[in-house]
Amino acid sequence: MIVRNFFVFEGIDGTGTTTQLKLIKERFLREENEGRELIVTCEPTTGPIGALIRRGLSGEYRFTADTMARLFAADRGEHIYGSDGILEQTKAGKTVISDRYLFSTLAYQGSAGDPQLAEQLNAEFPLPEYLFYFDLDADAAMNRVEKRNARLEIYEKREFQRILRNRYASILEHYRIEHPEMKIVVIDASLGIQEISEKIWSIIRNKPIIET
Ligand SMILES: Nc1ncnc2c1ncn2[C@@H]1O[C@H](COP(=O)(O)OP(=O)(O)O)[C@@H](O)[C@H]1O
Ligand SMILES: Cc1cn([C@H]2C[C@H](O)[C@@H](COP(=O)(O)OP(=O)(O)O)O2)c(=O)[nH]c1=O
Repeated sequence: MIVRNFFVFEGIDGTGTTTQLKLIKERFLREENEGRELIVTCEPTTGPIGALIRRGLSGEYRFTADTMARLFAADRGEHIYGSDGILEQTKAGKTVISDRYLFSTLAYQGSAGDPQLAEQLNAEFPLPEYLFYFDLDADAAMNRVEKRNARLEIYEKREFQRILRNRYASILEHYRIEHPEMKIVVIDASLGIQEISEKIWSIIRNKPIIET
């Protein structure tokens, strides 16, 4: 199932999804988009399961990769189906953009742990209307992460990010073939911040409102 007016940003760490989400939100507020309301959200969420995940990401709790996959799936269940969740918001006619979604579990936990478990845990979640995939060489992305972060999280390692980028490529290929109803937009994340923002905005702006 596709959730209309639901957009997802994905990519390895440091590709600029957080930066772009902020810019799109500002632009939405500035240019009042035909009365549409935008909700910007992220995974891990700011809820209690998300908070637990953050402690796993920092290395404070040493969960196995498969436990992380289960936690991300539980967090996602609340994010989609919970009160004030994504389905509720889109049904109310709002546009929702999430920084990361199930594709992150398929890529990260699918690489660090059991890929079949990651797939099973995420098989029933609905898909976004648009997936924006930020593509960038792992070394360039990690250079940005190292400049940004004082402390690196458990997945922020060069070799792992190289593996991740390859896994994302095969995940995208799978969805292109099996779920052509979800539109995939590949963003060249090596471009300038403003140039990328214009591209994303041009797609989001042209989206007609479709009642779900
Ligand atoms: N297109 C870009 N070109 C150069 N630097 C960028 C670009 N987009 C983001 N950055 C910088 O790279 C770092 C990581 O960006 P961020 O948006 O936090 O990435 P992500 O959320 O994907 O991990 C930040 O310091 C940000 O300012
Ligand atoms: C949603 C999700 C995120 N992650 C990872 C990706 C990131 O390394 C980390 C946090 O994501 P994020 O908040 O996007 O990172 P940043 O601090 O760079 O803005 O969680 C998973 O491993 N699996 C998932 O299902």
